[in-house]
Amino acid sequence: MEAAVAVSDLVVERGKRRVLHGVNFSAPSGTVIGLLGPSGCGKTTLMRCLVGVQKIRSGTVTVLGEPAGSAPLRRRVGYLTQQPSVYGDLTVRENTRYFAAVLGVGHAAADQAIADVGLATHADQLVGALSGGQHARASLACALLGRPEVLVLDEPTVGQDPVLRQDLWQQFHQLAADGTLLVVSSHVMDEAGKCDRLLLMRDGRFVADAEPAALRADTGTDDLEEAFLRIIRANSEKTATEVA
Ligand SMILES: Nc1ncnc2c1ncn2[C@@H]1O[C@H](COP(=O)(O)OP(=O)(O)OP(=O)(O)O)[C@@H](O)[C@H]1O
Repeated sequence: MEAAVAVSDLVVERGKRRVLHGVNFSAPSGTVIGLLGPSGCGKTTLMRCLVGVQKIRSGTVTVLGEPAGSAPLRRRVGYLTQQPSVYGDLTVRENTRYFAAVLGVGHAAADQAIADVGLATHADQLVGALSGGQHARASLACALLGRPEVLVLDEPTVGQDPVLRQDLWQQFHQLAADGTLLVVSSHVMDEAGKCDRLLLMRDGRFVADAEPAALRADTGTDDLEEAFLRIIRANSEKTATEVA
């Protein structure tokens, strides 16, 4: 099966620093990939590469068989950034209808996206007057428009209460069941277990690429946060042995 995304030997420099050091991974459609790791490890940078908005030093990033960011992908890839990406002086409905028009999808799709993120009761409220979590969901509604085949979601559940987080995760799984590839970043480890596969990043490199169950088995702990720490410790010891 052709990979929905394929990243090969990806090197990125930002400012004068190398922030991705030759990253490789590929993923098929219909999966939820969790991108986890500490703040500053390179998650957003990798996501920007998938969407094609990041200058890369070397390597290749292919999405749905096309170079990342190329014109044919514009309607096929959805991106939720960490920064608000909707207009504060428009209502939720006006925002989604505006982006729906840009994508060439109708009002029904806009209303559906609002309902999908649980904002139907706030559809006619100005985005600037929403709470932080509601604001983030308005951005998510716009990313969902047009049912993209690849959805890149940078911290989509930040600021959401547990009930909403659960609803959003249910939706992510439904989208995957319908064939979407979702790449979801988080530094909340309790969300890691909800992903089909985890990419654990540290300092611009993957330190693990496994299903949650395999990660638990390999590290001998049920707690994914502890599993991550054990992998980091094992890697540090390996590096120390190699240097010695
Ligand atoms: N505009 C920029 N110019 C220069 N360096 C940057 C820029 N944006 C990010 N960086 C650096 O690139 C590295 C990776 O940042 P990135 O935003 O990808 O991390 P992250 O894992 O997404 O972090 P967080 O979880 O805090 O969002 C960091 O060292 C960061 O300081």
